Amino acid sequence: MFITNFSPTSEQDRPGTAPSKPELRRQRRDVRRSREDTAAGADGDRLADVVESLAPVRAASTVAAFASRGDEPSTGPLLARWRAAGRRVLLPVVRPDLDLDWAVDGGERRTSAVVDVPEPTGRLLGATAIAAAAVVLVPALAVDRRGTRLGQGGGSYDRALARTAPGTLVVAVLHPGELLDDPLPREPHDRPVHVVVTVDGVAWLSSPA
Ligand SMILES: Nc1nc2c(c(=O)[nH]1)N(C=O)[C@@H](CNc1ccc(C(=O)N[C@@H](CCC(=O)O)C(=O)O)cc1)CN2
Ligand SMILES: Nc1ncnc2c1ncn2[C@@H]1O[C@H](COP(=O)(O)OP(=O)(O)OP(=O)(O)O)[C@@H](O)[C@H]1O
Repeated sequence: MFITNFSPTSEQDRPGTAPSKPELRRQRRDVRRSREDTAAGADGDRLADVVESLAPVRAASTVAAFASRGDEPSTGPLLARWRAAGRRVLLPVVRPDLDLDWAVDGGERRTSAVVDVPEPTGRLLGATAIAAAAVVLVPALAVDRRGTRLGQGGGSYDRALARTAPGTLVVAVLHPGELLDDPLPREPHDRPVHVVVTVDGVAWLSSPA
């Protein structure tokens, strides 16, 4: 006999309702895992070209970005260019509560003590340091056409983006195919993304306030 499962029915099991955020994360992580990245090195350089095609990026004196891990679009070449150019780049350092601290990118990395992502080794500047950035590059599993972002689920960027200065441009870095036509679930704390970049180019979704 089957053991009855009394947990709430997942939205996936109810036809006609949109999938929940956890279900969408599972789907998007599965798609990422099955990606065949044959030219990852070249992709990082193409992605850097796309990001630098954005005028607000070229104009920013401080930008916030992230050090990618294997399954994410590669930000390594972009960060290397910015270091070579002497640009001030802030990278996140995850706190135990998954809120984000920030450090200037000096090129060195270590794995976060909290989650499996690379982090900078420099001095911690505090959670409000992100307010100095005119542009913030954010990781995401997917973004919809309204700029709603599906992140890793820790609420790290929801909290961090609430501390940005007015007019800050938020740019999500995605693999091709991760800008979705179907709307993602949006909650009051979700901060919209203004631009999506992939190796294939730029999609402007809205302007910063
Ligand atoms: N490269 C990178 N750095 C980043 C993020 C990111 O998404 N990518 N973050 C974005 O907020 C913050 C760190 N927060 C993160 C939270 C969870 C996971 C994570 O690995 N999640 C697991 C699933 C965990 C689970 O459900 O058990 C996974 O991806 O498989 C990664 C980063 C800041 N730094
Ligand atoms: N400003 C906030 N302060 C505290 N908790 C928050 C805040 N914003 C969101 N959260 C919580 O964080 C959790 C995850 O939020 P959400 O699903 O939006 O994460 P996400 O944006 O996908 O993840 P991430 O930003 O880490 O990539 C939720 O439980 C949410 O209530």
